[in-house]
Amino acid sequence: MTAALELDGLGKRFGPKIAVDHVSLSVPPGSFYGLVGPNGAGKTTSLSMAVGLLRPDTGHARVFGVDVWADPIGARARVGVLPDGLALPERLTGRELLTYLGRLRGLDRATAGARAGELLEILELDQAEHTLVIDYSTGMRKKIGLATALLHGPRLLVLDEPFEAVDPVSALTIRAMLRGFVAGGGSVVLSSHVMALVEQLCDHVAVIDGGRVAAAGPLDEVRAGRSLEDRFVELVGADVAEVKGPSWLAS
Ligand SMILES: Nc1ncnc2c1ncn2[C@@H]1O[C@H](COP(=O)(O)OP(=O)(O)OP(=O)(O)O)[C@@H](O)[C@H]1O
Repeated sequence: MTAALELDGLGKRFGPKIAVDHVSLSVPPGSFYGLVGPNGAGKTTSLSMAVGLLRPDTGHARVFGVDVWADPIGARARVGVLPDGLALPERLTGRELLTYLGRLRGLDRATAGARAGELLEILELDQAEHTLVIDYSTGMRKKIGLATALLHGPRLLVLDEPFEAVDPVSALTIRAMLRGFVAGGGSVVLSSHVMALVEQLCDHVAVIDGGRVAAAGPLDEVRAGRSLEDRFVELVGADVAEVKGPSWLAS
């Protein structure tokens, strides 16, 4: 079966820094795939290359078999992306942004308007639909970014930290929406630092450390009978027992 997302030897160097070192992953269709790793591990760089936002030095990325760099239009039609630090047109209202992007993605005016209204309501942004995006809070920007990823009805979602800065009620809504998407045959790849959330939502997980895949596969295989947090700490070799605060703090 063709993978929803296939990363094949992806590599990226920034000057002397090797950010991603031949990362290969296969995301089965219909799976909910979590990407975890310490700060600076290479998650954002890998996801950016996976969806065609950053050109890799080595390797390939394929969305349902379509090479992201050989056929960017074909690949992008199949994937919805929530990138890290998404740059949005700030001088549009939330509703204008969604209808504009919907039209850019080939939806007719009526469909773009209807989908924009539905997404604004589901994501509890309807009260702010006439507010300029520049005036949105961090969490609201995350939610409108998620809405832009969903607009064209892709079969794969690639979401970089979708729950960061999102309030608990909105997080529940987004979780339910993503679960429904996967239950309906969609595939999700998301990065997160919240192990409990990854354990609850995801059926597959990859641990990235130092630009490499430390472990990847079905959640239970990677956890190996432990909590994901314990396994994560073990895999990345952190010695949390030895961690001390600065000597001058609260002394
Ligand atoms: N544009 C850039 N120029 C130089 N170095 C970069 C650039 N982007 C990323 N890096 C470096 O590449 C490494 C991987 O960064 P990346 O953002 O992919 O990590 P991450 O796993 O997403 O981290 P976090 O969990 O903190 O978001 C880091 O060492 C980072 O400093």
